[in-house]
Amino acid sequence: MGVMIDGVWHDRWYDTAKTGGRFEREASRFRDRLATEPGGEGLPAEPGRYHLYVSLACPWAHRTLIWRRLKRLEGAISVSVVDPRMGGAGWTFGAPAEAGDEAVPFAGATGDALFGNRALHEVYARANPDYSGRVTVPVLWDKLRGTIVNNESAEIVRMFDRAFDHLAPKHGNPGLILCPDELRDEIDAVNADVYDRINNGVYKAGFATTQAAYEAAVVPLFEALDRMEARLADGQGWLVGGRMTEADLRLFTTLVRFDPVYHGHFKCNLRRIADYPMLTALTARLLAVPAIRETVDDAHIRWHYYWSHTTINPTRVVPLGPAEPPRLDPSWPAPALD
Ligand SMILES: N[C@@H](CCC(=O)N[C@@H](CS)C(=O)NCC(=O)O)C(=O)O
Repeated sequence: MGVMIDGVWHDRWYDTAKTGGRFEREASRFRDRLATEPGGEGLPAEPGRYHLYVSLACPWAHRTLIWRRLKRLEGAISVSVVDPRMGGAGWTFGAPAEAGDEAVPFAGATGDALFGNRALHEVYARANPDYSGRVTVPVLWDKLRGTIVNNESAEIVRMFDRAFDHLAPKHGNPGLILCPDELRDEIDAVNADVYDRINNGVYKAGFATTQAAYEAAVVPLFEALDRMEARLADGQGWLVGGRMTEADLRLFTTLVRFDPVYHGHFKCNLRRIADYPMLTALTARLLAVPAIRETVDDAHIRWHYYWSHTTINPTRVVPLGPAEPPRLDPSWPAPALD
């Protein structure tokens, strides 16, 4: 875990001393856009031109992998997967030095397919040799210009929702728009609540270094989960518009990590997702879609958090539970995918 200052990597944990023990997430720095229609404003959506750097453990990067599958972009956008164990060099493409005798490649990690770099911070340095800021996944890389287009998952998935659709049926899936115009305001409102109190709320609870900061995160987190549970209980089982949208998928990447990791490691233990029937049904229903299930990697998820955050778990022992995956309620129909 670390940060880049003027293009140089520094191994350092988040500094919560200056914020009263609170974890404050830094805003993403690369914010260019792909045009969401041919000739529109932004970089052209060309197959083969863009590359994703992701971690299978990371809930934010996970969003981009789900969109890549559901929007049928596998042939258009290549991917490199980092090792889930994040040590002093940050995200790396092989086993981190601290893995010692266990320094074997982690199944599912790919290496840096573009440059053969050892660490993700080298990719950021290629994009901007003077870069200062955190080195995070996901990264959308432009092979043509040799730089990062965007490293903010919320923006990347909005681009993927439409940018390649003019290339269908080879690439793109115009039949499945995850943020349709008529639902956008409601999706944005749900996303804002889910982002602050749930997606980022688990991190605020887990990385808090004072009791007050922890409680100020964990109570609103469960209030928001209660709100989402109530929202799903309208007979349709989706958050917005009676159909699967961006809002469900953005909640999903946190739900699927919650009982295995956030409940224990981040002390988000007022309840489990298994205690919420509707949130469990949503998770199971999405996991039943092969294109979504195949983006979920339990080993990367568990190993990343429990191994990497030694301020929270100094032994690096990775727990095995929970034993049961979320149960599918057969009465819920599968989402329409095109
Ligand atoms: N706002 C960003 C957040 C990305 C992010 O924080 N990713 C985490 C992994 S879950 C990361 O790379 N952290 C490394 C660090 O903060 O040093 C997004 O949604 O894309």
